[in-house]
Amino acid sequence: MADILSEIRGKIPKALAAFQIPAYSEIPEKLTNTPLWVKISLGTSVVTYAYVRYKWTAMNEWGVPMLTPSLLSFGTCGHYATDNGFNELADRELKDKNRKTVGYYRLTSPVVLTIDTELINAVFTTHFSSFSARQPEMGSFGVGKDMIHTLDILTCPKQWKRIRQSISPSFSNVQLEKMMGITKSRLDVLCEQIKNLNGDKINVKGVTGKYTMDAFLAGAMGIEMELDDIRDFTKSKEYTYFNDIFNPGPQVFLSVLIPHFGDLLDSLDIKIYAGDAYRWFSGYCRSLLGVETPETDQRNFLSSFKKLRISDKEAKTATKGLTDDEIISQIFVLFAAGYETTATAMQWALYEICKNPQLQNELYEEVKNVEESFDNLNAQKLPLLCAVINEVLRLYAPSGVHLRYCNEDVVINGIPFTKGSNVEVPVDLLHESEEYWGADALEFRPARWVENPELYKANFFLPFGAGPRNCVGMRFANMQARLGLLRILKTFRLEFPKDCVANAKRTRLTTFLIGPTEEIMVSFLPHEYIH
Ligand code: HEM
Repeated sequence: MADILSEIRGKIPKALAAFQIPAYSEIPEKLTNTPLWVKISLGTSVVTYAYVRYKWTAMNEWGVPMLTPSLLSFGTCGHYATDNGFNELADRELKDKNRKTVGYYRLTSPVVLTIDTELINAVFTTHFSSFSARQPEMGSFGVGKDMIHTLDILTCPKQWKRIRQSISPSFSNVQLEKMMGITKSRLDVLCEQIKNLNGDKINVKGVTGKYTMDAFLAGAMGIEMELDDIRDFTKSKEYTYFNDIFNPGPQVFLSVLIPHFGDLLDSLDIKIYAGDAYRWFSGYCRSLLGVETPETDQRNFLSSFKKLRISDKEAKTATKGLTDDEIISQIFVLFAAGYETTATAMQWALYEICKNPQLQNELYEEVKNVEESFDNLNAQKLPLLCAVINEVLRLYAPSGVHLRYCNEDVVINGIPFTKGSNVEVPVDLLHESEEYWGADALEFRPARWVENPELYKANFFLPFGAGPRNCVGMRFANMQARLGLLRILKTFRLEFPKDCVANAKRTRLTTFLIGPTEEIMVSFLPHEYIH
């Protein structure tokens, strides 16, 4: 006991350790007469303060440079609450100070922020079993208990592995090729709707968003978005529901700040945001689960997941298979993770192409005679198109931070990570580092991928994350983006409207997704009318 006390004392700041409890007679009368509730509050505050200060010594011996935590910013949490806050922190503390790693406290949890590729590789891949989750258990964050099994938030390694192994085959080449048929037919509809605009300008995210959402809903669930006019996309219920879920407001942070708050909400069946979206989505999935589907049904994800159905009891020991609740959660996360990310990447690709007429001409020459078959959607057949997509994923990475949560004490590259600590990778900084990318790191230059076809394998290019828990939808996203851009560029010439100053910049939102600083408006002019 004495050892423990002296060890704790050693870690408590000097001023606090020197504090002596005064004799009762020395306490001023005013204080002894204070109401009990004030004494309890004061006492609790002092103990909490001492506890927090103690927790803030956890990384003292880790050998990484540290940020000084403060009570006002909950350790160092301010950057989570402001747009671009995370990037500003990374720039200030890593780039400007010319270092690759720094430590700070998220409330009282240790965080190592790093762009050190050796450390990233060790944490994400070599020591995956010690870092197999992204965050501690937080339930569904208050969106609704049907969503507690989504692959991205699962913390139990066994359940994650079973689900990941079960759904991965749905992203095989054979399955993706099957799904391409549906995607192509939704592209037919999309291009007709764009033609109906007669060259009028449109927000480009409205086009790419409509495409990725429609193709996903049709391919995965058999829902076809019915829109007469593509401009109505942002008024559609599917779009509105998605936005409700992804712009939850500050209440979502309650699950992050209060341990087990999310679990509590789920067990009481309380939803703190996007209730309508939740009911629509889970109601639709549940109804589809109850319907027999023929073998030929092409609703790919749902029908292949249904073939893997197991009971809750079987799930306790099985290494493959999905319970009904898990199926619903997976369809939800595939929709959520797949729609916005791919639409965002395509939006920036069209923006950069439109900005550079020479690039657009070269791309048109490349794509105009390429058939839309699965075998053609690769860098051998479409080198420049694939290069543009890679360059977009580098400079406009749809997901801005990679997270890992440590589930057991482990020493990696000399850092003694403790259970409950975290690793965060600021993707924009990693993708813009001159050390990794050269002096033209900030320049949008697709040619770098053509000059070096192996570059996409570099451990400093991580748009889809890294290791066994990387993006399960990577190949699906590439298929959708390549096919979508191939069709759009074959069919239309893109131009900015005359009244539009093309000066949009990337801004990183608090959700870690990116948005443009201003709407990107584009006119789509059919080649058949130009030539
Ligand atoms: C350009 C498009 C996309 C980008 C940039 C992207 C990026 C990412 C990233 C960075 C992660 C975290 C990886 C990590 O922590 O190491 C992730 C996870 C995930 N993504 Fe994607 N993604 C994209 C498209 C998709 C699509 C189309 C789907 C599904 C249809 C999808 C489904 C998922 C899922 C389910 C996870 C969680 C995986 C797990 O925890 O095992 N993503 N994605």
